Amino acid sequence: MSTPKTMANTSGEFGRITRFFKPLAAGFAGARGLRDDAAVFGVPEGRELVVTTDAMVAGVHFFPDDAPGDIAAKLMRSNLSDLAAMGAEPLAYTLVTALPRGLPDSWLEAFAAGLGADQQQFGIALAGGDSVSTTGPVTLSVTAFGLVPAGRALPRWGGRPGDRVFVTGTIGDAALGLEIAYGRLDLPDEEASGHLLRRLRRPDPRTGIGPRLIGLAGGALDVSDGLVADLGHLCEESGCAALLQAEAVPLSDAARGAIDGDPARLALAITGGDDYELLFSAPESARDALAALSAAGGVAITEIGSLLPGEAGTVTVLDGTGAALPLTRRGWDHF
Ligand SMILES: Nc1ncnc2c1ncn2[C@@H]1O[C@H](COP(=O)(O)OP(=O)(O)OP(=O)(O)O)[C@@H](O)[C@H]1O
Ligand SMILES: Cc1ncc(C[n+]2csc(CCOP(=O)(O)O)c2C)c(N)n1
Ligand SMILES: [Mg+2]
Ligand SMILES: [Mg+2]
Ligand SMILES: [Mg+2]
Repeated sequence: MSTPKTMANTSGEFGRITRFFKPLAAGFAGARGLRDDAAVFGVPEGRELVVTTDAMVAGVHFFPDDAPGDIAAKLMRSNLSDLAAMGAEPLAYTLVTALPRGLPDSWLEAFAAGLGADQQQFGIALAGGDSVSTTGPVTLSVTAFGLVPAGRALPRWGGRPGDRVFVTGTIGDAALGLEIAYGRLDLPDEEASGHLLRRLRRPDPRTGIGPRLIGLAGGALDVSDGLVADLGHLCEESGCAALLQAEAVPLSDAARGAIDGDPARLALAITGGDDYELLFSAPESARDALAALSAAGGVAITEIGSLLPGEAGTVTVLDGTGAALPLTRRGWDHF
């Protein structure tokens, strides 16, 4: 009787790994073809590894019926945004999927295709991961690895009183998009609505800007919880306070139209989160270099406030008249 050396890997857990994940790891030698117990890779001389993890849960971070390719993009891009916030260039990532047993292969196929597209776009490869079943909602996690020049990773605690505060891109699109997705906001302009939903589902991590902030930015992080909350995090770590000029916060045309002068909607835009823009402090002397970086990258970099001496973490938000903008919350908090 002959003993089969291997079972054909065409179905089940290992079939899925072979079909959907091995192709995503093919270009990265450290992944060892997803045939070993772990990935192995070195770090070039003079560079350091930056490691970040973020998880997403259906019903909490995305809607269960969102397109799998969009879910993949958000998962990947939220992690790429953290690499950018550290000044790191993407290298590789690991992936954990916890999926309900009944989820069809077609879902995973579209999810993997979304990951593949972003791998190409952002220059990152799959290094490994884990596949488990769950009795709960779809739960996903990526750990992303990036490289920075040794000793130069951008810290949250590099802000100094007197620094200016800058943000990339536009703020509030995703928060307003979420209002649309929940049916709490109905815009007559379909194109504007589409833009806000697209920014919710497929954020634009500033991977081109982040590494170029090394030497310019003091304190840096990315905006995931909300602009006000995340500025608070930068201030807490930097041991200072901040003034945020709400009318200076960069808004897309779609967001400006949706807000339409309503202070509650403006408050939502600056506290809603899911922006995945970079928020950083820099001395006034960095302004020209930042303008050049913005022009070269085709991404807005806008001055929105300043750091001040004061109780660590205190953020005062001013409206156009110089009055304090009333806020009921600063950002997302899971608990
Ligand atoms: N469960 C955990 N175990 C260990 N460290 C954690 C855990 N949760 C958060 N951290 C650490 O706490 C810090 C803040 O985490 P947080 O998740 O708020 O940052 P972020 O990923 O930039 O934000 P967001 O999750 O909103 O994208 C990070 O250094 C993170 O590594
Ligand atoms: C269905 C649905 N409901 C709510 C939200 C909003 N949301 C969820 S988690 C989070 C902060 C960042 O997450 P974390 O801190 O876990 O990285 C935000 C803004 C969403 N995107 N989808
Ligand atoms: Mg996190
Ligand atoms: Mg972050
Ligand atoms: Mg968080």
